[in-house]
Amino acid sequence: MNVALAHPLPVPDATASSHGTPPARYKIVPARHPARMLGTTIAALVLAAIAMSVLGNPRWGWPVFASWFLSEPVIVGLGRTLLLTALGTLLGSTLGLTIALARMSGAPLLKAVAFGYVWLFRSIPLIVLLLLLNNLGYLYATISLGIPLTDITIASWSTTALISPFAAAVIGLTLNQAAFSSEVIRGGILAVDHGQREAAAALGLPRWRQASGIILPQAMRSILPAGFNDVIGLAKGTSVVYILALPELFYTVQVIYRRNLDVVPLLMVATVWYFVILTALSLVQRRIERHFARGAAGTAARVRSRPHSSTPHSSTTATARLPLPAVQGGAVVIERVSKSYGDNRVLADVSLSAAPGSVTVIIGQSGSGKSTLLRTINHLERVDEGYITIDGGLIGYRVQADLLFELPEAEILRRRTDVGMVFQSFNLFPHLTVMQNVVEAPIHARGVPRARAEAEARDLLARVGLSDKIDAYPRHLSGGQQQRVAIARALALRPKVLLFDEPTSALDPELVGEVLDVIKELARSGATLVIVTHEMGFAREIADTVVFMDQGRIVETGSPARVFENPREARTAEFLSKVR
Ligand SMILES: Nc1ncnc2c1ncn2[C@@H]1O[C@H](COP(=O)(O)OP(=O)(O)OP(=O)(O)O)[C@@H](O)[C@H]1O
Repeated sequence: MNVALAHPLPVPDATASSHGTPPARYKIVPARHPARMLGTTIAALVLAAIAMSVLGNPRWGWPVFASWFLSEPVIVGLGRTLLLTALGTLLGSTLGLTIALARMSGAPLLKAVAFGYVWLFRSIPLIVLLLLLNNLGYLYATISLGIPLTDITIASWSTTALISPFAAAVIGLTLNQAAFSSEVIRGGILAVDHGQREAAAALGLPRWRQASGIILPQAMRSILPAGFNDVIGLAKGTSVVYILALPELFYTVQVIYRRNLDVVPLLMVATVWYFVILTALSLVQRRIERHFARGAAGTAARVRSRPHSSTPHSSTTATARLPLPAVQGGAVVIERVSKSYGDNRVLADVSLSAAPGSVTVIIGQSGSGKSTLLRTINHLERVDEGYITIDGGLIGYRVQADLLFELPEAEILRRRTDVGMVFQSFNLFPHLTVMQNVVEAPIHARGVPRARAEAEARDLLARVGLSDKIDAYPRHLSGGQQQRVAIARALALRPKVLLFDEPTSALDPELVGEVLDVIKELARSGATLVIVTHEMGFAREIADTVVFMDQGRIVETGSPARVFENPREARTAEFLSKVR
């Protein structure tokens, strides 16, 4: 197709170039924006007018302002404002976090109490709360510590002596701040993708580490903007405590201007100090936000080349170059397992076993229960009936007589480290580098020293062809590379069994091969693999046993040659005819 240029470029002067002059070069002149220029001029004029009026009008009283700005009473008042802001922020956020966690807990009474707290303290105006606390001595002459419903008292204090105006201010600001910050924190936690929780749980990370290392750092990105709004509100809101006659910044300037009647200059003293506080808080916010933005969209890639000594250079599409380390696979036995979601019976009396080092591939149409079955193996899903063992040991239960007692969460997490899991959507931790993703579970779930965990991780990453991506964040990798990191992360725990939940479904077709190659390599390494996949060619090539599921039941199992060539069941034949 020929496209005519509206303004054809002049042909460089042939005579000029024949005389050795360089071909025509064009200087780029940026487009003019008359409206922008007009707006800028108006804004500059308005700012100049404001500055002239503020500096030129003697009634602003700038000399008086200057004489009080750094005076001792103002600085003492400022110190009190800062102290109240710091204590209100610290205690309020700590209490807010506790309330947010209580509100998201599984305990109905805890949830109700947390909900009631937020409802109550968001409803009460801060000024009323402060006055109530200041008058607590009228309601309760003493505050006692003892055993409820008995006469036993351990200690007792006079309320007025215990709750000074300063204490009332700190308690009031904390209670108020906690009610608002708990909702901000809860919102941030809920914003973290569910897959992150699943991946952390599948790696067997202890609960405290799941919260502090995986969930909260990601939640902080949503918490910080709204949280800092609350802190800024608190810094300004401390001026409310003037009703307790507590000489913070605002009360102090009030006391001074009532004496000397220089109202405006002294109000300006307080205003400028609030400007300073808020500017400092905004700068702190920017720094903290930048810290928690690691690995997020818009952050620069931090990929340093760090070749591994025993690894050939790997390209972005490289597959495993070295054999994966030999693994001692475990035996999986699934015995009469059933599971329902409400009325939906997702697994119905499923029994299956996988020998150590074998590769079992589960196929079936969407919704047939494949993923649910896979997730019951590492107890990510609880079963309603039946049980599952790995090398004869139960993961989620302990047996006593004919009863299975569900184990405490910490014990389940510990046992889960025997089973690695690779998810369809990778579920890498986005705020951690590739190296940090891989060493997270060995260090925090298995207690491996960091240096050893890092050496092993480097080796594993080399074997999946990713030596040069050790310092990259997941966002800066292709889907295939992310999935190979996820495989290395699962392998780092040296699990007896590896579960793959549609490991290539989220990948572009050209990236599928590099992931399948690593899984094939794994199949030769002695690990026991259980794979849910829609890749029939891959299933046929890699599987020792193919399992076909339909409506929560295993319809048939057998070698790939038998199931794919001579399916015994009509349902299997029908499914295969559709996917071939
Ligand atoms: N958390 C859940 N709550 C309620 N129902 C669920 C839940 N998880 C799965 N299900 C239901 O269980 C059934 C089986 O789902 P499952 O994900 O195991 O199927 P699948 O065979 O793996 O499907 P696909 O190939 O599409 O992933 C579906 O009907 C699904 O809607």
